[in-house]
Amino acid sequence: MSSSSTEEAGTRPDVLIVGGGSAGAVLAARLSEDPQRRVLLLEAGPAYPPDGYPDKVADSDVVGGFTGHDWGYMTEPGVIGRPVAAFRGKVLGGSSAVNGGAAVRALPADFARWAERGLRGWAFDEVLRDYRTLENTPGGEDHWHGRSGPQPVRQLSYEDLTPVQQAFIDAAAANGIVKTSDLNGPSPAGAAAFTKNVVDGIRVNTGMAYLDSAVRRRPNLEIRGDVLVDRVVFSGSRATGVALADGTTVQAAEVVLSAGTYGSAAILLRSGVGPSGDLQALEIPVVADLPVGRHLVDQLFYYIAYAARPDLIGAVTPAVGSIVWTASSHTEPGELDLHLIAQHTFDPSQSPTGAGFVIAVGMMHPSSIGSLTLAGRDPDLAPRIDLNMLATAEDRARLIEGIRLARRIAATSPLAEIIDSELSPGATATSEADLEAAVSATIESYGHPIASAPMGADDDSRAVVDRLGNVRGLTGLRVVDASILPDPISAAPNLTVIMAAEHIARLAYQ
Ligand SMILES: Cc1cc2nc3c(=O)[nH]c(=O)nc-3n(C[C@H](O)[C@H](O)[C@H](O)COP(=O)(O)OP(=O)(O)OC[C@H]3O[C@@H](n4cnc5c(N)ncnc54)[C@H](O)[C@@H]3O)c2cc1C
Repeated sequence: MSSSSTEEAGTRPDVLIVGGGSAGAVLAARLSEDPQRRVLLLEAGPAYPPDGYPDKVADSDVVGGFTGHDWGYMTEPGVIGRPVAAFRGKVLGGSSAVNGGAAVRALPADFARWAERGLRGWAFDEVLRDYRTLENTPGGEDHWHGRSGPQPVRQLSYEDLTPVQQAFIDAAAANGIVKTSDLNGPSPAGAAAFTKNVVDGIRVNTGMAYLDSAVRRRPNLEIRGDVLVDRVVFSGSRATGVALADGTTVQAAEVVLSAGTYGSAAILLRSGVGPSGDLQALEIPVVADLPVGRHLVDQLFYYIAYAARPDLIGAVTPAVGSIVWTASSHTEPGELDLHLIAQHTFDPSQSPTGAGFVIAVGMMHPSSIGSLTLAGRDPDLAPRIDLNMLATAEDRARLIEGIRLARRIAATSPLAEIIDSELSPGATATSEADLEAAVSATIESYGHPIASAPMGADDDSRAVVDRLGNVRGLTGLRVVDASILPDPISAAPNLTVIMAAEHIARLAYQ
């Protein structure tokens, strides 16, 4: 979409980034700060100008496939026996342009778990500066927050919330859950108004925040939209560029895959980087035998739907505004594995009262591990995504604990007064077996898949990349996006993906 200066001038980019999402947009902006480095960003979706995103993409209350910029992936039926939507943004800004806009960091305990795997350099104290670098926010303590980063992060106040969201916080407090005021501060656990990357109703995606007009004018940065990358091209074990779906090749000194958890893994596999048996079955020459796609994991999302009293429900925006962030009885010390979110993402025509809302129960630390494999070599074919949701008894138990807590809050004043009745799973679903069946029937992906190409130490057999995203055993090829996060975190991942791109840009390129 923008000019193609590097190829017209016959100059090979120093770094070719595939995918302009949460991570890719950050890298393109940071790596092109050095005017000597030529950076080319290829994005499969449209590359709208920073102030030219369609309303459905800019509006923070329109999410996932409703934005009209989604890859359209569905999962394999798996344990639950039915496919679910696996939303991914297909636009400059990637999934940060279609997501819920919650902007919350991972916790120190999450990074400690990564360190237990032998991963160095990613302790909370080592990445806090990167979280601060990305952020501009007016609130909170200076030690914890960044004031001048590209990404706006705003803490909603109680007054910003809908009556349902306010009542949800108050009912949680009546159940002994502490009220907290800064989800990215030192005491994030409890009931709070959300922290979001939303300003005046606009979801500020990374294509807006990092690739603003000034950055896009840099002569050493070229951004091309509507370009589908097929695979990486190698000379021996060195990456030398990428082949596009239209059959042309683009050379580069270094290739960085930032095509997301599904996209980067699929490109690696088509390139011959993956489990050798799988590749041979598709007659793809093996470049590196690595466990790409073998440790895919996504967080779980279950909706409890309520019919509401039409005279009491009041305003329904922001759609996502308050959260209880807490720990189940199964979690590790310091981790917060349950999200309970009062949301107005409910079609009121489904309610007998004409009004309703949901409490979404998110389970953040699943032990069920899925997989991503190729259905074939064609880059237009969707990968096979098996999230393997609810495969373990522990995952089902944690989720059901979250549902029971949400119900206790819903039964407590002042939220109880707004509720007419529970529609789904319904008041009669009380036993473990009832709830297991209900969860299995309507569980959804939280939209947070990670770990299809995890980081790890040299002796970690799960690891596809090292701590700076270099693909093991190869040169000139990095992966930097959600696929390298090695283990689930207690928060939604967008800020942590942006932080990871900042972290690797600082340590590998400055
Ligand atoms: C519906 C939904 C709601 C979510 N809500 C939240 C939330 O509220 N808070 C939060 O923190 N996180 C949320 N997330 C998760 C978060 O947005 C993602 O974890 C994060 O954006 C992932 O960043 P990424 O850089 O790995 O991938 P992406 O941002 O998805 O970027 C990948 C980019 O690569 C492009 N691409 C892929 N394949 C190719 C190819 N072959 N050739 C060229 N380009 C390609 C894609 O089009 C895309 O632009 C949500 C996600 C979804 C889908």
